[in-house]
Amino acid sequence: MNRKQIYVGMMSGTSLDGVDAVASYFGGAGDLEVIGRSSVDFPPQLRALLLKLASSDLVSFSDLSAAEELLTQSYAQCWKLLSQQYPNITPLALGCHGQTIEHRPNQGYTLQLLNPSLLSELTGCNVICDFRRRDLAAGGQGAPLAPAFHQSFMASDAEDRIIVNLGGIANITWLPAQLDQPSLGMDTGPANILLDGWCQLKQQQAFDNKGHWARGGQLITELLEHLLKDSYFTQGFPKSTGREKFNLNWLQDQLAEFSSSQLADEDIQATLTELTAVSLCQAINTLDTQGTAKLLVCGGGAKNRYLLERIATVSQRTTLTTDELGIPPQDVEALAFAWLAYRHQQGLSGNLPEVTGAKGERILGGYYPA
Ligand SMILES: Nc1ncnc2c1ncn2[C@@H]1O[C@H](COP(=O)(O)OP(=O)(O)OP(=O)(O)O)[C@@H](O)[C@H]1O
Ligand SMILES: CC(=O)N[C@H]1[C@@H]2OC[C@@H](O2)[C@@H](O)[C@@H]1O[C@H](C)C(=O)O
Repeated sequence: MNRKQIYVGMMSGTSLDGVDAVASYFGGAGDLEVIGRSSVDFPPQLRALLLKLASSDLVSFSDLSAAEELLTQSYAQCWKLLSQQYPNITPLALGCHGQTIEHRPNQGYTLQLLNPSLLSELTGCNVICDFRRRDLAAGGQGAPLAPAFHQSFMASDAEDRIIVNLGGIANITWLPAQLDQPSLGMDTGPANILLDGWCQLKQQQAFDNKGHWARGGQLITELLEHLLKDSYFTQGFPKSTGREKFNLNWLQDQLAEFSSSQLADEDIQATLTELTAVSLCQAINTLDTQGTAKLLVCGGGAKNRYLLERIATVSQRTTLTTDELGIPPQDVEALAFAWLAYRHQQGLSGNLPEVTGAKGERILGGYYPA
């Protein structure tokens, strides 16, 4: 194996749970070999700061810089764990997503927190980060970016596929078997953000393990219909969203508008699970009009068995996880950022203009040498 082609992707997403790292070797087109992975949970202080930053328009410089420093330390710790497990790895760069604290592409900005200079200093590695803003500068949404990676490594000329990422937010990539046709994609709405938020509020649990709690509830059809009236769900693509839109305040407002009477907590969880499945499947139907694609699920939501069952039932499509392709669901996003770092170093574009709406292909990210 050519050691020079190893990149480490590092991702911390909208769930605010922690950072994942994956080391991978990249050869030519479609050539990828995962070497290893590590994860670090965010310390409670960092999670609390990130939640505070995400829920307020008034941000103090001291909170912002404290969050950035703690976050950068978590990234460094995650790399340290990986390098202890695999001492022979010398990556060409760490491809780091950073932490999105505000994403408002239609107002011209997206903000990912990370101090790449400090990370270079702490790790002794080259760092590539700030992947989204070049796409945004070129008129795009700056998200989702993973579809370009999905297209390069997960498409097949034997079948139409849709990659479904169930993170805090859900996003999809349509990969037609006719490989000369463009791949398409978008954020479809909430995946785990509302499920986690409601579960934390009512059960004091960070997430609904395997969807057990939702499974025990009853779908409130009228509430589902009410939630689906949000204009995001019928908006055409390109589109992307985040925690600034779909959060507990959004849910509380919807519940207040819907009914003044008491609804059972587990019925609300069941309805939120259905909201994720139905909004996802509505978006899938706009891309896969024949209804023939195979769904391959990745992201932490792949562990929510009940959600996966609902997606399979509502979509009426074969629903598997990316394990089917030999790529563990929890590796996909970090791998995408390892690949984006590889693309940057090779002087190659990282975005799909058909997905983000950018004027053209662009080399994404900025380079911070060790
Ligand atoms: N055993 C489980 N049962 C149910 N859900 C789970 C389980 N394990 C993880 N999850 C869900 O997966 C989430 C984490 O997923 P992931 O790491 O893909 O999110 P992310 O990368 O932060 O999000 P995004 O893709 O939006 O940036 C958790 O917040 C939780 O909701
Ligand atoms: C702005 C931002 O951080 N967006 C994330 C988020 O998490 C899922 C979805 O919303 C997607 O748009 C994106 O992440 C993945 C990695 C992407 O860009 O493809």
